[in-house]
Amino acid sequence: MDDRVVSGETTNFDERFEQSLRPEYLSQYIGQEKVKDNLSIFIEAAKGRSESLDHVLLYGPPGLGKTTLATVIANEMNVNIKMTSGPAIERPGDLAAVVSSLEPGDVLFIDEIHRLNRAIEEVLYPAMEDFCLDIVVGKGPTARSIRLDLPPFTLIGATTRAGALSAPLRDRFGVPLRLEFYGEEPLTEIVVRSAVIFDVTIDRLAAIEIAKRSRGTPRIANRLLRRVRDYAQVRGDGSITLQTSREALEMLQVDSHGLDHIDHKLITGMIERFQGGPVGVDTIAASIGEESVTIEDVYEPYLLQIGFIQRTPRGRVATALAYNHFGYAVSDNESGR
Ligand SMILES: Nc1ncnc2c1ncn2[C@@H]1O[C@H](COP(=O)(O)OP(=O)(O)OP(=O)(O)O)[C@@H](O)[C@H]1O
Ligand SMILES: [Mg+2]
Repeated sequence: MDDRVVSGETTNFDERFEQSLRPEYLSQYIGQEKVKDNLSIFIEAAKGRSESLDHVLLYGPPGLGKTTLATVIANEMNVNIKMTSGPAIERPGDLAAVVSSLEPGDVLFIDEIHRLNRAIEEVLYPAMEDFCLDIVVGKGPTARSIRLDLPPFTLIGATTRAGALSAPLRDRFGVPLRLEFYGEEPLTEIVVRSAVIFDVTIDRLAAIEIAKRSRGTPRIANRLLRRVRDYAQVRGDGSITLQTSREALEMLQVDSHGLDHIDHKLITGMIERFQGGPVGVDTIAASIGEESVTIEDVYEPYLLQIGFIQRTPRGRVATALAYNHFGYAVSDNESGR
């Protein structure tokens, strides 16, 4: 699935570039105005009181800038950031090792925080609330619990599935922030900014074209830009025009809505085999050979956002927009959606 050019998920190849493209401060972080407004107030207030920032939960689909925002927050607070992830913390000792290395005010970033196991969560609660760790040392009759005081720190958790977080954990984040898909304008700005960093000239219209096909996702916009840049270099004079960007995107088989063969398979499958639905997500998953969670986390959010599918209590439904886009008559569907 990761050979998809429009997948929001990261690849090793992306990571080589992402570091250089990451904004460092809020002023360089494009879009997400509501999130930035909220954050800048909390950051200023915390700094004014010389306190650590409240714990922050960042959630939203892959590639929207959660990791980037975590580093931006640490930079704005002028503190260090330690990065780890839910699956990397297997035992309470692993957590103790990271938190005990924190300096006052530091940010601890836990990516994929929904994948923390319960035992670790239990240790995390007092760390978040009272900045202390209760850990058990020794085994059997000599086992005892020792309390470790921690400096005040900010936990930033990131997840693509806020719903999978346990309620007690979710409640301990003072600042839950949901990242939204980006509109065409901020995405165009991101493309232009990245082109400057890549040192390639790009026409405004070409940047808009790339933005339109990026599924509201900066990671995809940057990836498409790199592919278009290659095309422009080999087939043109290196600068990116509307025409070269269109040709390159055609070649990559990314359509005008940023949809590719997998979206095509998913939606035409719903239309042809299930009369447009309602059909359960597990059934859709089985029919295209994907896992249900991948559909829910990766493919579906954007299709819901652009109104191609709808969620109903009885399952997913393909809408008239989807029928039209893929060239089906809406009247093919008896319920006339
Ligand atoms: N607001 C933004 N302005 C400019 N560039 C951005 C912005 N948000 C994200 N990016 C770019 O998109 C890339 C992906 O962002 P990031 O890695 O932070 O996403 P993520 O939400 O953490 O994804 P995942 O869920 O896969 O961890 C970054 O390299 C960054 O360059
Ligand atoms: Mg990330």
